[in-house]
Amino acid sequence: MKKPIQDLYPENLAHCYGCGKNNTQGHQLKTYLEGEETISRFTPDLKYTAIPGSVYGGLIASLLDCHGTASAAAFACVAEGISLEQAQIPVRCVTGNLNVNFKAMTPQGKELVIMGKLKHIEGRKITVEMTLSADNVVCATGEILAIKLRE
Ligand SMILES: CCCCCCCCCCCC(=O)SCCNC(=O)CCNC(=O)[C@H](O)C(C)(C)COP(=O)(O)OP(=O)(O)OC[C@H]1O[C@@H](n2cnc3c(N)ncnc32)[C@H](O)[C@@H]1OP(=O)(O)O
Repeated sequence: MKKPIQDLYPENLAHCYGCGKNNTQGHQLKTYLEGEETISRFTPDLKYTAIPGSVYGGLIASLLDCHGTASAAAFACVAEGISLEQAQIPVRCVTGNLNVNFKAMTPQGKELVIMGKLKHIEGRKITVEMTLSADNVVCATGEILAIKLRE
């Protein structure tokens, strides 16, 4: 079965609050490469409430952040001919810049679907465009500039 990108990170770089598999108190977001796009799914706990019934924007930014860095790692691997069908990838990205547009209230109690598309790669800089949707309605869009860590 295909592994999520986050499960391919080196063990010492897998503690991120948003997506590290080694952070038992974190969100443990999981992102998959499907064709030319990336996808994560996440259902927020009720404690992440903004206005009752809607999801806190900070959580939405966090989901886009970790979806973005995972997508950047996946797109960098594809560009460099590195297989994702292995135990570990030698690529890890951190966020340089993250821009979030909140388009509509994000409803509580729904599975959120986050999608990512590669915009461009320039050296170690990878730009990814993202959407976050609930019930097929785009509630937020985002763009991340992820920087590939030096080896
Ligand atoms: C051990 C770690 C565990 C890492 C564990 C992984 C956890 C990931 C968690 C998920 C996401 C997060 O929340 S990450 C946490 C939030 N982000 C951070 O803390 C990152 C803080 N920033 C940094 O550590 C550093 O600035 C880096 C690593 C991003 C870049 O430093 P560097 O490796 O020395 O590279 P540097 O030469 O400065 O930059 C490379 C190119 O990127 C551009 N660049 C660099 N930063 C930016 C920026 N903020 N905005 C625009 N552009 C930027 C430069 O102009 C340059 O362009 P050019 O001259 O080549 O054109």
